[in-house]
Parts: sequence; C-alpha cells; structure tokens
Amino acid sequence: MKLPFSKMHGIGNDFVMVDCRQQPFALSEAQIRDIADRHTGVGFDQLISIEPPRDPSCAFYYGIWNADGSPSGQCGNGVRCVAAWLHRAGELAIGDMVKVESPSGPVTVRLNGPNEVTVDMGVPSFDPATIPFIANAEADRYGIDVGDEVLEIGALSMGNPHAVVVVPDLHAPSLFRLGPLLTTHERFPQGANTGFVQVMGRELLRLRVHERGSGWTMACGTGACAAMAVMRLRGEVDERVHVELPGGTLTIEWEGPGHTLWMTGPATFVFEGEWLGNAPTH
Ligand SMILES: N[C@@H](CCC[C@H](N)C(=O)O)C(=O)O
Repeated sequence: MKLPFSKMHGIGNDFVMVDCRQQPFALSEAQIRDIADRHTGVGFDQLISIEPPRDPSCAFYYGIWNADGSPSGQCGNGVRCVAAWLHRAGELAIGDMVKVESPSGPVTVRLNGPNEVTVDMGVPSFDPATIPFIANAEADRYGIDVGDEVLEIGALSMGNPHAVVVVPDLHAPSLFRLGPLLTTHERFPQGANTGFVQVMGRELLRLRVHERGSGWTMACGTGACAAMAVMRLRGEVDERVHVELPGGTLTIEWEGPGHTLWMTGPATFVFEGEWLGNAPTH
C-alpha cells in the first residue's frame, strides 16, 4: 500500500494529512497506529483526512484520529492545518472565509496568510451531558476524586471533551502523574483532554495538555480554547487572551457564554511523503 501524505504542524502539535477528496478514507485503526509510530512510522499526534463534505453547506469534511487510532470530534491546531493545506491544494485563497465540517459539526476558517489561520471554533458547551461528564448539574467548577486527593476542575466540550485544572506551577512533577489519571477518569466516560493552566495575567495563560489518545503534546488548540473559556467564565481573563504552550502561542477571543470563540495561530508545512505500508518490525 502506498499512501501519499503531507506532514504539518500547528505550534508543534503534528499531523499527517491525507488527501481523501477523490478516494474514500480506508485506513484501519492498526494502520493509523503504524503511521503514528515515531520510530517505525511517520509519527504524528493526529492523522487528518480531507474529504468531500457530508453537510452540503460546507466546502470539505475533515476526519481526526489520535496516535492510538481512536477518533476525535475536533482538533483546533488541525483545522488551521486543514485551511493551509486547502490553500496549497488551490482550494482556498488568502483572505477567504469558508465553512468546513468536522466530526462534531461545521466550523468557519479564515486564511489570513499562507501560514496563519483564524477559526470560529463554535460555542463552548459546559453541559455535562454534551461533554460527556458525570455531574448532577452544570457548574463552572467541580471537585473530582483523583487517587486520594480532590482536584478542582472545569469541564467542557469544544467538540471534544476537556478537563481544565488551574495550577500555580506548570513544572510541578505531580502534573505528569495527574495528566494521564484525569484523561482516563471515570467521570469522563469518553475520556478527556486534560489542560493544566497557569494564569499569568488577564491577557496571558500558560498551558500544558495531556491529550486523550496521544499523550503529552507540544500544543492543543481546543485545549487552549477550553482553558480560556473556563478562565473567562470565572471572570479571571479578558476577552482576548494569548495562550502560551510548549510549542508556541495562540490567540483566543471569546466574549462569553452564548458567543462563538475565535482562535488564531500558525499552520506549517514540514514535508510531503509517501507511507509504504510496512508493518513495524517490533
Ligand atoms: N490536538 C488537538 C486535539 C486532538 C484531539 C484530542 N486528542 C481528542 O481526542 O479529543 C487540538 O489541537 O485541538
């Protein structure tokens, strides 16, 4: 099997992009994991397919798979790469705004330049049933048992589930233990992307994310949106915030509940390649 692909990244969150405009997406979960392997495959945090739309009001559909082969409903850094990929494929001009369809519904992208994209990420949902998150009622924070401690978290959906924990120090060793425990916590029946956020001021957050299905990543776009939304709901940040992640910075704008949230950041091509379908040798 020969599979042409583009390797891209959005501030270090890296992607294998597969062109499925003419032929249907046909990779098995095992093949996705083989391509994800950073030693015997290509390596990626997410694999993204670009396909014809299912919703006729959208120009294209994109599918999202994590490194462990599991599907996701949304990917913030990935959708910026989709826009830049469409530009390179001659499908989207600089300055254009277009609606593209994610597994969790349409989002609107605007190509600011060949490598910079703004995305209307939709309205964040704090409804526990939508996330999904097990809770008696919607709240801006929840106490959650993790081992023998109780952690305070925010929980929301950006089209995918997020837990947000405010911490005084992003380098505390405990985060590396807590990240995987929250990501697979029983109160998130479909798992969660776990963001640890340090509030640096009303316009600046620092964030590290342990992603469902991919582990610690250099950046998570929906994680940056989720952290901003939780802190804005709690009145701790302004309408426009920079979110610094290990791989770079995103700008997130949100007026508040009921409004859509906007994300701006880079999308970078790394190389074009062809996966030859070799099974890993281990
Ligand atoms: N890196 C992404 C999020 C990818 C999906 C996530 N791991 C999930 O399973 O929901 C982003 O930039 O948003």
